[in-house]
Amino acid sequence: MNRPYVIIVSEVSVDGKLTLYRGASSKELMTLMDQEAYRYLHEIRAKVDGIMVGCETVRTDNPSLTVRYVQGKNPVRVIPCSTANVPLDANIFSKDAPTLIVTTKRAPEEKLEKIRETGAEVWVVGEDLVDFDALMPMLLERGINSLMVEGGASINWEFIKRGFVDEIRLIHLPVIVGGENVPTLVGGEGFKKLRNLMHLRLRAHFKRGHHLITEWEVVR
Ligand SMILES: NC(=O)C1=CN([C@@H]2O[C@H](COP(=O)(O)OP(=O)(O)OC[C@H]3O[C@@H](n4cnc5c(N)ncnc54)[C@H](OP(=O)(O)O)[C@@H]3O)[C@@H](O)[C@H]2O)C=CC1
Ligand SMILES: Nc1nc(O)c(N)c(N[C@@H]2O[C@H](COP(=O)(O)O)[C@@H](O)[C@H]2O)n1
Repeated sequence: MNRPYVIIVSEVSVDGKLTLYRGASSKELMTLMDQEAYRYLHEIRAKVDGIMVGCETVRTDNPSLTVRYVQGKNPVRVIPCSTANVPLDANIFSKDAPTLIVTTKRAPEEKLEKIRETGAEVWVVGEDLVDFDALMPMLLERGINSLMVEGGASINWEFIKRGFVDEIRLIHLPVIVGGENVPTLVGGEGFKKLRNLMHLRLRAHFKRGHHLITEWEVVR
């Protein structure tokens, strides 16, 4: 598959959670990250061409997805959003970085027009849900050779189930969140069968500030 190099980067609790409860912004958990961990996250952002979060994360976290904490260029923000149901005053529409909203034929044209007026690009890729198989070569064509996927759980699954992931880098929080329906690193329907699991090789583990960082390579 002709696609960018993909790195999933997330902050996870010891019990693998991405946030405090379903629907909660992960920014509360982020307050437990120290400056060194933020610098680690932003160092990666500064190195990639594109950065992606799912639309639910935009609605929940209102992330900026820009490079701060270190010097570096802002990556292109790529937001898959099937019906373009994203607030027009969201931080992702700031002028700090280019933004690409990837939507489907279900999105109302008048909303797409309003999004274009913010200066964001709009691509229609797919009928019902964003077609990631078609999107990958298009991102490469647009010069996005490396893509950082920062969640959430559903988008992480979309990449993992298709085998479109090269690395997973985790910032570990020394806390237990608990809760049986709290989003974890990977959501979706799951592999269910032993023979289908994604296998990883631990490439590095180290501390950044008070945080354990683990870096995993996907084993083909
Ligand atoms: N700790 C961390 O590092 C991070 C935590 N989070 C947390 O994760 C949670 C959000 O995760 P989650 O709820 O899984 O949502 P996601 O952020 O993964 O977004 C999922 C949404 O993406 C849209 N989408 C577009 N195309 C597709 C497709 N082909 N397949 C599936 N979805 C598609 C859908 O919204 P639509 O129907 O509008 O198209 C879908 O509901 C939040 O609580 C957030 O705070 C998020 C990022 C990082
Ligand atoms: N909570 C959290 N931890 C991480 O390690 C992450 N990679 C993310 N990713 C996304 O980044 C948003 C915060 O980015 P800004 O500071 O707004 O630029 C966060 O809300 C997640 O959407 N999150």
